[in-house]
Amino acid sequence: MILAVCANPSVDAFWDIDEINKGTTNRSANEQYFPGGKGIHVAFALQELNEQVTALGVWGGVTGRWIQEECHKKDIATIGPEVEEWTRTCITNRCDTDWADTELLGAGPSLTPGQSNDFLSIYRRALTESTVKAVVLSGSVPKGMSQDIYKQMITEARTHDIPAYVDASNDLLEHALEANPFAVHINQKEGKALTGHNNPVKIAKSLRKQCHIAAVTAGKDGLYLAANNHIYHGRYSINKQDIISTIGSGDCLLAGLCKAILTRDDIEEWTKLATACGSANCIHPKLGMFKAQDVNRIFNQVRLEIL
Ligand SMILES: O=P(O)(O)OC[C@@]1(O)O[C@H](CO)[C@@H](O)[C@@H]1O
Repeated sequence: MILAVCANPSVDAFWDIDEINKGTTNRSANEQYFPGGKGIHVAFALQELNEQVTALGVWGGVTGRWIQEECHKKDIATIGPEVEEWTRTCITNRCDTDWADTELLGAGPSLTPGQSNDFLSIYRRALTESTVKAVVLSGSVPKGMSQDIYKQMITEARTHDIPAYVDASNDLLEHALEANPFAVHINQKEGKALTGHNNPVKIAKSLRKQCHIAAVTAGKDGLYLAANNHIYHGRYSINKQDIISTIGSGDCLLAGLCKAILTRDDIEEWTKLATACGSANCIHPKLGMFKAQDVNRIFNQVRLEIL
């Protein structure tokens, strides 16, 4: 089983708004709601790739229960503390012409020290009681949870010889890197904040010093994967009009990378599968989801370069 950790899940609301103006009423033409939060996307993506997944989260009130139910419908088991304060909502607006999604992110519930400890205890139990092939730690954490929680979780996973994959930013990421995780995915913007470099190759090389596999995504320019002593660049072009949303693409890419590393030996194939999963998400109408058949089709069309 793969443990997809989503401490701060979210109901992702997709609002169709052409324009937002301050100080006036803005109405959406349509809206749709999806189970979200980075780790939930990872869980759905891994399940679509035929992996058995458990999602560990903090589940808050009505919205938290709804996300758990959506996971169960897909045979994704859920574990983690249930709290009263509702799981957050994150709103994505299609409000610009160049399809660069704009997000309004909720903060999530505030946890007591007891609830935070419960989360960690449930994690530790999962590592000892189940056969966990990998843990994937994604996204922000609710208020009250320590910013070094991923560092603690990576260290814990290592004692069981379980590789940890991380996708985080700011303090969470910096602390996580202190524990030298197995693999890390960040986007170019997060990479610039972390390393001071804008060039994805430089970011990947710098990140690689603190992890085994460093994946840096640069939007349309694709994936730069640092592994061994090389940079593998995977790229797939999608027509602008075919892109529905890029929300969740980084999560799907990380899920693809995890699946590839667990099932294949060839780094070129890891790069192609990860790129294909991230790209397939952009053309799927459900946020943070893709169809395995799209992944298979795109896989053969990914352009690969070794730098
Ligand atoms: O606040 P976080 O956890 O960093 O990011 C949350 C989020 O932007 O990430 C996902 C897309 O990757 C969305 O489901 C969600 O809205």
